[in-house]
Amino acid sequence: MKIYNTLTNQKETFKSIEDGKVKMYVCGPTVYNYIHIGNARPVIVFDTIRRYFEYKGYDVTFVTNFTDIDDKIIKKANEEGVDYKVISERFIKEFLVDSQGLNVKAATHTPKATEEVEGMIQMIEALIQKGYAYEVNGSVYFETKKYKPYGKLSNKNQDDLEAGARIAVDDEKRNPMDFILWKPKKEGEPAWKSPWGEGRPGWHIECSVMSKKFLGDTIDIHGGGEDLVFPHHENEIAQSEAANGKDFVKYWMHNRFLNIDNKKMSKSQGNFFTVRDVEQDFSYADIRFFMLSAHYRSPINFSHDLMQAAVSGLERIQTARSNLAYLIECVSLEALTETENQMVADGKVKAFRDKFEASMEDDFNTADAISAIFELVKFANKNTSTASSKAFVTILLDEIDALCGILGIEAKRAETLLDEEIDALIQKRQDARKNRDFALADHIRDTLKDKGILLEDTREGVRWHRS
Ligand SMILES: Nc1ncnc2c1ncn2[C@@H]1O[C@H](COP(=O)(O)OP(=O)(O)OP(=O)(O)O)[C@@H](O)[C@H]1O
Ligand SMILES: [Zn+2]
Repeated sequence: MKIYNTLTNQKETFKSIEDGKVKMYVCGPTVYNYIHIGNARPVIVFDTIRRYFEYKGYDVTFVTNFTDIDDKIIKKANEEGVDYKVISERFIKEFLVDSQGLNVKAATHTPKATEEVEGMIQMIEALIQKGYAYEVNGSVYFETKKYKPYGKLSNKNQDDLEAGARIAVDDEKRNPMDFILWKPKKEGEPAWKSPWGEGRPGWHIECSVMSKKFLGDTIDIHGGGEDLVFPHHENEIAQSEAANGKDFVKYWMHNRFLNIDNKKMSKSQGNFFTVRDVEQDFSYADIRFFMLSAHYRSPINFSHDLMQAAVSGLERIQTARSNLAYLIECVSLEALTETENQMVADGKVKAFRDKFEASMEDDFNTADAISAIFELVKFANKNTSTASSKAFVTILLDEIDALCGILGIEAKRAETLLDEEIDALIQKRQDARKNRDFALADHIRDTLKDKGILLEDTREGVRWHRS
């Protein structure tokens, strides 16, 4: 399997640190808003990469964090006159609703920065003790000059960086490129006790610490969007390698941007659509399909027309699938015919999976993997009829489901339910729960999920939405 490694700027053959195991860390969202469709790209891409490793038999430990303390969260909390935790908890929940809808598998661990402050203090202490960090007036900075390989991920040279950076007259930093590890408390802001007084950690130290805690000093894969290469990931490397004395990450993977009018979709630029907005017009399944129809290292443009094209593509697969499911019900022949047998023996069916795998093994080229599914669909349409055998149609249907399943694509068209039918089923589930018939309650929830209806239990009752 080949992976493009940002650290070496080339595709490399993947070899896991431990046989059969993959340790992955993906930088998670800062939770102060709904995620936009650009933020959904790394979420979907790295979930798909994880799924492919699992398909290949690897045991994957997947960690993604929540940055639940940050200036933007505090700002939003102040605007609403609530505690910062009200904001972070609200948007963690909303993030999980979107992830579930996008068919993203639950991570093995989802640490929150505010619950890991102790570990951050310990790593900062170790960095000071080893001479990589210094304290000034309650702030602690990492001294980039002390870590010689600084710049190795982003191919930046320390001298060029210094020349480009300015240092303010009143700045406490020794060098312009030094970055903050610990910030002193500001009036009215949440703070934690530390050896340097009350304060809170900087953003970069969070990931170094959470990755170490759940995955150890050296991990296989660290992922995120391309904007995180510098400074975030460069700083993570400096912190982790300086503190632990070991290589931090074997393969650095970065998705390119999702653009709108050829500009990065971004919260701060205001040129964004939330996943929740887009899901109103399309569906979560359409969004996932759209995202995977491009290779993660190609920029992707977002527009209504391009989304519509993705919808048509997904429909093509879903229609073929439901035709096959229908055929299985009505064909009379059970066993493979001679021609079908020959096609299977000649590897005509397997060829699509081979192409699919070859594409995925070439740096997770989901665009080509989806082409392989389209070719399989075309083959199925061409080679099946009411004269086919049940066995042959089943092989093709299972193959479509299997390949779509690896990518987390919804091959099965969700049957639409009327709002009243959904409400009635939800009521039935509530009654079942009241009667402590949890098996029935779960069954109803699963039935609704199969039909594309996701439930969310809130204090105000059950909310539902279509996936
Ligand atoms: N347009 C985009 N395309 C692909 N990935 C993106 C895009 N925007 C952000 N990301 C990724 O989403 C994750 C969360 O990013 P972040 O919260 O900084 O979003 P943002 O919209 O860039 O916010 P801001 O504009 O306020 O910096 C990161 O992995 C980031 O690289
Ligand atoms: Zn990070």
